[in-house]
Amino acid sequence: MNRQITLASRPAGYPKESDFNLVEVPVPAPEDGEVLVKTIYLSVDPYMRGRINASKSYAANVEIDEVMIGSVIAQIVASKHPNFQVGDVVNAGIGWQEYGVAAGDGLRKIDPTIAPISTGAGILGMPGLTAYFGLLEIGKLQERETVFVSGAAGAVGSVVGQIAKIKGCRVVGSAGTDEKVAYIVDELGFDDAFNYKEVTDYHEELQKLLPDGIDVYFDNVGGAITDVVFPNLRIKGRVVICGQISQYNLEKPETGPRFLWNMITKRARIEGFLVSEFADRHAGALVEMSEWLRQGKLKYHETIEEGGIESAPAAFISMLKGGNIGKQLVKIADID
Ligand SMILES: NC(=O)C1=CN([C@@H]2O[C@H](COP(=O)(O)OP(=O)(O)OC[C@H]3O[C@@H](n4cnc5c(N)ncnc54)[C@H](OP(=O)(O)O)[C@@H]3O)[C@@H](O)[C@H]2O)C=CC1
Ligand SMILES: CCCCCC(=O)/C=C/[C@@H]1[C@@H](C/C=C\CCCC(=O)O)[C@@H](O)C[C@H]1O
Repeated sequence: MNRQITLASRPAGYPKESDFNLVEVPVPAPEDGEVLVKTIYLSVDPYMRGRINASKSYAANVEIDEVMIGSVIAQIVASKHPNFQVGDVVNAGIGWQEYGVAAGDGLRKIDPTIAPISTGAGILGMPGLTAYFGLLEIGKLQERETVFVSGAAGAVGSVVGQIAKIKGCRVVGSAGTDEKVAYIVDELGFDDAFNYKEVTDYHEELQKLLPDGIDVYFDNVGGAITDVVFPNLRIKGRVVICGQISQYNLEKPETGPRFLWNMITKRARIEGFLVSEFADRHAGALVEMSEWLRQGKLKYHETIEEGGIESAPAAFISMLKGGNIGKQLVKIADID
C-alpha cells in the first residue's frame, strides 16, 4: 500500500497537524512514458503554506482531500520511459506520499556521485537555485559589494550568504536563534549576523553592522526587518524580494513598508522573482554550484525529520516556526 498525506482543512494562522490526514491507497502503476518512484526524502517548503489557503495565488491550490503538493527525492522502482532505469534517483513532484507515478519527460536525475542525494532538494536543488538566480541575476551582485540577507540560516538564505562571500562581498545575515547566528558566522563565513528575536532596534543594528549601507538586500522574510532596509540602502541598491515568510501565517496581513521614498533618493530598484523563471538555466547553475561544493566553497546543513510520512505535517509546521537549520527534509525510506 501507498501512504499519503492529504489536506483535511484549510488552516487559519499556523497549520496544525489536524489540518492533514494520513490515508492508504494502492500503489499506482506507470503507463507508457511514466515511472513509478519510491520516496526517499520529502521536501517541506514555505511556498506550500500559500498553496493550502482558500484564496487563489499565482499557482493552483491544494484541494481538500487532495495529496499535499511537493517534490521528493525518489528512487525509480518501475520504468516505462527509455531514459530511466530501475534504481535511478530523481527529483519528482509527486507530493507527500511514499510512492507515486511521474511523467519521465522533464524529470531531473540526481547524480549520487556529486553529493548525498538529499542535496537534490536543498543546496543542489530548488532552494540553492533560488539563492543563485536571486542574488546574481535579480540582485546583479558585483564583487566587493555589501549584502544583507534575512532568513539567513535557512535553505535559501544560507546559500545566498555563501555565494556573496565567493564573490568577495561583505555579508550580514539575520536569523531567529543564537545557534543559527553562530552557525552562519562560524561555519559558513558570514561577516556578521544578528538574532532578530533579541535585537529590538533593527535600524540601529544595520547601521552598526553595515555602516556604509547595503548594496543588495536579499529578502526572505519581509515585515519589520525589510522596512528598515530601505533607509539603509546605498545609491543604486537592489532589493530582491524572494519570500515574505513573516506574512504567510498571519490571519491579517501587516501594513508597510513605509520607507519607499528612499527608493527615490537612493535611485534603488526592488524586484520579485520566481526561481522557475530561470528553468532553462538551472542545469548550468547546478554545474557551477556542484563545483563550489566540491571545492569546499559552499557548505550545507540539513534538518532531517526521521519519522516517516506521518511526520511530514509536524516537520512542515516546525520549519514554518523556525525549527530548521538549513534545508528541512523528511526521511521516508532507505535507498535500495
Ligand atoms: N521566489 C522563489 O522562487 C522562492 C522563494 N522562496 C522563499 O524563500 C524564503 C526561504 O525559503 P527556505 O529557505 O526554503 O526556508 P527556510 O529554510 O529559511 O525555512 C523557513 C525559515 O523562515 C524563518 N521564519 C519563520 N517565520 C519567520 C518570521 N515571522 N520572521 C522571520 N523569519 C521567519 C524561520 O527561521 P528563523 O529561525 O530565522 O525565524 C524558518 O526556519 C521563503 O520566504 C520562501 O517562500 C523559496 C524558494 C523559491
Ligand atoms: C506569495 C508567496 C510567495 C512564495 C514564494 C515561494 O516560496 C515560491 C516558491 C515556488 C518555487 C518552488 C515550487 C515548486 C518546487 C519545484 C520542485 C523542485 O524543483 O524541487 C518555484 O518553483 C516557484 C514558486 O512556485
